[in-house]
Parts: sequence; structure tokens; C-alpha cells
Amino acid sequence: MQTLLINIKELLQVRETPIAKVSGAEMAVLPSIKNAFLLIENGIIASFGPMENCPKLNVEIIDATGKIVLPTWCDSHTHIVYAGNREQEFVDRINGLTYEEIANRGGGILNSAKKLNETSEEELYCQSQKRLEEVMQQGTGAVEIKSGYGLTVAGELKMLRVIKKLAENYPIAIKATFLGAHAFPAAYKENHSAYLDLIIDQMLPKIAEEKLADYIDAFLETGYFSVAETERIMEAGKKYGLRAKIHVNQFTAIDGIAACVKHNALSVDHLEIVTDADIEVLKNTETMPVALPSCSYFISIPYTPARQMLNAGLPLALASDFNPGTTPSGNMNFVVATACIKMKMTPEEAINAATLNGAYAMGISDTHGSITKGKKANLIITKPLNSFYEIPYAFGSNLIEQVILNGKSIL
Ligand SMILES: N=CN[C@@H](CCC(=O)O)C(=O)O
Ligand SMILES: [Zn+2]
Repeated sequence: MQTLLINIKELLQVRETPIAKVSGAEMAVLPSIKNAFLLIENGIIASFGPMENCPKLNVEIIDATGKIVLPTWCDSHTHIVYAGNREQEFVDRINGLTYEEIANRGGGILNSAKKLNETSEEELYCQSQKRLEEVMQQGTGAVEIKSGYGLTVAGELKMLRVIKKLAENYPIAIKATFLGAHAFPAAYKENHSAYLDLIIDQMLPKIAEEKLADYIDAFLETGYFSVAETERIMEAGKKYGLRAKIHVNQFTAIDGIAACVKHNALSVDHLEIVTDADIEVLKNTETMPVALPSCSYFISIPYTPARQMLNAGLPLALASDFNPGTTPSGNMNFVVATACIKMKMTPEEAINAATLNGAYAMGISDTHGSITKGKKANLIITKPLNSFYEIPYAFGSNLIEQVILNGKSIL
């Protein structure tokens, strides 16, 4: 099965030689081919180049005159599987309460956990499926999904089974992350070590037995999981082959990043509050920093200091953080635009961060995140545009005409 895209106005994120990620000044470069073709064979990118080298084939043709083609977004941090919603907390924040105050009143993550434990697996699947379909239509072709709204053995397993079922039923690539350490349930508020025991002795072995997770996460934050508690979680995950991807530095900097780097975490995510020491410790490591600008936007907290980090030579990935509390949106087009508008990333840097570096932060940059022979044919075809700068510039418009996953059009 072959499909040939012809007359592509500009083919973005072209990497002839595969690379795992881009860092620092490299991020300002987004290699492209103008007036290009791309050949898809059995769901894989078989060939691409300038139109003058386009093969003459009697196959399905997509004429992309005037349109930009780029790899689909790689969203490396989401909580798409959740039950119900938290609109009331949204209004409470408008009326002056902070995220912390709402959480202290039993709202926040515990509010979502209560709803999730009252919801059947089938119903949870139906609710989550709609959100997954929505982000696919918005151009996301690979997504990481976390558990973390169960906080009980049954609830966490339910979430992870829903994620597994989504991965089986949809063409989008899905990585699952176990986030039992998202918050302490009320019953364990004064007995943290007992909840860690529950995660390590009850949840993890069952999750490993059913092969339900690829990664392990914890909310390393003042008032949530301490550095030492998160280290226990990371060590326990390692025993089951689960590498860490950690929520850290969302509200406070407490030397959590150093602990994550020490444990060779695949990514450290949020980073709204970052110190010079945090930046220093991330240099020359395999840990990808991940910024979540839609979260900063929605709950009015600082944006990750992208310029400072890129100037220090660090890589950066962008993800949505789609969740009911701090980011009820999985729209990666908005994430890219917000990174440009609020974090002063150039469109080239933002697209690198939301494709190749996002793939790295999910451990899939050998198959996703760039236009490279042998990688999955996961493509966004835009509407006719002046240039790709219009993607972040026209931040409120839907500029996507077609989304192709594994070589097949889904939109
Ligand atoms: N900060 C921790 N976890 C989520 C929010 C969880 C919630 O409020 O439901 C986040 O990444 O923002
Ligand atoms: Zn999150």
C-alpha cells in the first residue's frame, strides 16, 4: 500500500540521519525541504525529497499544493483518562481561591480520585475515548497517558487497563505511566510510609504482572511527595524496569531535579520554578526537561524559563498536561503557540520541542517525531498557509486539514 504526497509547499522536521533529540542552539534549526514529495509505504515513510526527484508512480496521490506537512505532535505528558470534570474548581479559582487552597479543602486530585473510583471501567473508557479522539484530530500522533486518579489498587489498575484498551483500539502510539504517587489519599495523610508501602508492595507487582505500565511517575512537590519519598518510588519502579518521568518544580524548587537526574529519569516535567542549580544539574544528562505551558496559562502560574534553559544548552520538550484540574485541554497547537507567545520560543524551537523532543520524552524517538526514512508515517497536512510561522501565529484557528497516522488518514 503506497501513498504519494506531492507539491508540498514545505516539508518540516526533515532528519536524513536519525537523531534522538535536539538541545540548546540546535533547537533553533528546523530542517525542511521546500516544494517536496513524500512517499508512504505500508504505514512507514519510505522516501522524500525535492519535487524534481519525485518518482512517477501509479498510486494514491495527495496534492499538498500550498500546504505545510510536518510530523504529528508527540505529547509526552497527559492525564487523558479521568472521570467527570472540575468546572466548579475553575470558578472557585476565578473567585480568588488558589490551586493549593482548593486541594487543601479536599478538592483537586482527591476530588478526581473520588469520581474515578465511583466510575466503572466501561464508563471511564467511554469518557477517555472522546478526549483521545479529539487530540488525534488536533494533530497528536503519539501520547503518554498517566494513571494517578485511582490512588487505590483497584482504581489505579482500572485506569491502566483503560489506557491499555485505548492503545489496542486506536492507531495513535500510547505510552502508559503509573502515577500512584500523585497525592496522598486522606486516610494516609498522617502515614505517608504506609501509602508508599501500598504503592510498592500492592500496586507495582500487579501492574508489572499485567504489563500495564512503561514508566513510573510521582508528584515531587511541597505538600505532596518529598524528595526522599520520590526516590523510594523511583527505586521501586526501576526493579520492574519502569524508568521515571517525574512531576517536579511546579510550585517550588526543593532540589527534586537533582534526585531525578541521579536516578536517570527519562524526563522532568513542569519546571515552572527553576533555579540556576536545577539548570546546572540537567546539563549533559539523558533527562529531558518538559514544559507544560497550557497549565501555566490555565492556573496562572509562571511559565517554564525556556530561554534561560536553551541558552544554557539544555533540550526542552513541550507537552499538554491534559487533565481535569490544571489543564483541561490537550490541544498541542495551542501549546506550541503559547510557548512562542509566552515563553519566547521561536516557531522552530517550539516545533522541535513538540515533535522530536516530545518523542524522546516518551522513549519513542527512533520511530516518531521527525520525517526520517523508516519512521512511522504520522503526518499533519495543514490548510494552505503563507508559511509555517502561521501555525503559532494564528493561535485560535484550526489550520489542520488532514492527519495521517501509520499512513492512513484519520481526518
Ligand atoms: N500537578 C500534578 N498533577 C497534574 C494536575 C492534577 C490535578 O489537579 O488533577 C498536573 O500535572 O498539573
Ligand atoms: Zn501532569
